[in-house]
Amino acid sequence: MFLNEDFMLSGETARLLFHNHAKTMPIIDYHCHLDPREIYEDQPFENLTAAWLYGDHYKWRLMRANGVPESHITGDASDYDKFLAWARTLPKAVGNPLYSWTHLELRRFFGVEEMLNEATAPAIWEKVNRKLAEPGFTRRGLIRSSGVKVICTTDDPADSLEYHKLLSGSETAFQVFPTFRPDKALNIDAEGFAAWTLKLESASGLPVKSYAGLLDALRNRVAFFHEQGCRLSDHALDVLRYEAGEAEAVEAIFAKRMQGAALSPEEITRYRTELLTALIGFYHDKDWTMQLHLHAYRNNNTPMFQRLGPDTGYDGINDLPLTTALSQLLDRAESGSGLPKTILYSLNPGDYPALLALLGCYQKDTPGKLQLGSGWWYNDTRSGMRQQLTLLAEGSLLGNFVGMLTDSRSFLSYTRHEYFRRVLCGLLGELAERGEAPDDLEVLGAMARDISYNNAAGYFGFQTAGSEAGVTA
Ligand SMILES: O=C[C@H](O)[C@@H](O)[C@@H](O)[C@H](O)C(=O)O
Repeated sequence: MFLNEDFMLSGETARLLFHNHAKTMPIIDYHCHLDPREIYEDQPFENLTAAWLYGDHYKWRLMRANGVPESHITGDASDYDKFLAWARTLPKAVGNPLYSWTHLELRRFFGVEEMLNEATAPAIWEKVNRKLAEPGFTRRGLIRSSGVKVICTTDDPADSLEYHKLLSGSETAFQVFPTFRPDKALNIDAEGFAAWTLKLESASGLPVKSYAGLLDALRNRVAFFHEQGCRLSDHALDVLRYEAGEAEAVEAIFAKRMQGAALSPEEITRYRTELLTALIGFYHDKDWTMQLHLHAYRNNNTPMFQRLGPDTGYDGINDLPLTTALSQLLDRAESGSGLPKTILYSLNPGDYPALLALLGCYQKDTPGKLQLGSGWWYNDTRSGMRQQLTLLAEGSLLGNFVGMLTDSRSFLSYTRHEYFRRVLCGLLGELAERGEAPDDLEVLGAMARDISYNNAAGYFGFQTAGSEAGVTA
C-alpha cells in the first residue's frame, strides 16, 4: 500500500487524471538552487550522502530534531555515519513529506523498494552507491531521467554565467537558464556591500561609485542575463517596508554607506524601495517574471549562524503585516514603469488570502499575469499545497497556475513534481466527485496538464532556438 501507484489519489477521477494526464508531462523547474558548475561538470556522486545530505537543510532539521549530533549532520563524521544518522531518523518522520520524498527518490531513481531504517541502511547504501557510479547517474543523468526540460538556477548579478554559457553549448536534453537575484544590491546594510559593488564593477565594466552608477551596472547585467536566456528575477524580501525617496536622497544614502557609515532604518528602507522600484522597471522592459519570496524569518540561532552561515536550517516564518507595503510597491510600479509578470510566494500561509486579493487588482493582458506562488518551503507539504491550490482556485483562476518548482539544492528532488501532481489531481478529483467540477476527464485532464507543464512553458517565454529541448506549450 505504501507509495503504491495510487498513493495520495483517493478516487477514480484523481487516479485517471494523474496516470493519463499529469504523470508524463515534462518538468520546467523554474526556481531552484542547483549549482550550474556542478551541472556542467557532470561528475558522478561519490555516494548517497553526497547526493542527498550535503546542503539539504530540510533533512538537517529533522536530524537535529532527533538529537543527532552536529558532527553527523554538517560536521566531520564519515559520509556513511551521516547516512546512518538519517536512516535512524527517518522512521520517526512518518507524515512528514520527507518520509515520502526519501522513499520516492529511492524508488524512482534507484529501484529500492525497502523502507530505509537502521537495519536496511547497509544494503541500501551499497546498492545505491553502485548505481551512482553508473553513467546514467551523474548530475545530468539524473536530470535527464527525470524528464526535465528547463532548470532556472538562482544567480547573483555579478556572476559571469560561464557555466550557463558552457551548458548552452553542450547540453541538448534540457536547458539551464540563470535567474537574476540582486539581494546583494538591495542589502545595503550588509557587511560585504562595498566589496560586492567592486565585483559588480568588474562584471559590468562600469563604475559603481554612485547610485546612478549602480543602476547603470545593474541594467547592464539585466541585459547580459537576458542574452543568456534569463527570463526571471527573484528577491528574498523577508521584511517588506516601503518609503519613497528622491533621487538625490538615495544618492546621499549610497555615498554615506560607501564611506563606511552605518545607515538608519529609514535610510535603508528608502534605498531599498527606490532600488526595487527601478529594478521592477528593468524587469518590465524585458518582459521578465519577477518572483518575490516574502516573509522568511531568517537566522534565528546566532551560534549556529556564526558556525554554518545562512540557509542551514535555522529559518522561521515571519508574521509581520504585508499588504500596505506590498500594495505601495506594486501600485507604484503599475502607475509608473508598469508591473512585470509577478509571482508572490509567502512563507506565511496566513498571507495567502491578502496576497490573492491584492494580486487580483493588477491582473491584465497575460493570463495569470500575477500568480500566488506554489506552497514554498515549510508549505511544500500535502496540506500546504492543498491550501495554496484551494485558495488560488477560490480567489483567482487555478487553470492559469504555473505550478510546481523544486526550490532545491539536490539533484534528486524532481520527485517533488510527482508529489505535487498527485496532490493536484487528488484535489481536482475530489471537486469532481463532490459535484463541484464536471466529471469530464477532457476538461480536468487539460487543466492537470496545463498546471503540470503547459502553463509554465507559455508564461515564462524561454527562448528555445537551437535546442532540441524546445519549450512548447
Ligand atoms: O526550500 C528552501 C529554500 O531552498 C530556501 O533555502 C531558499 O528559499 C532560500 O532561503 C532562499 O532565500 O532562496
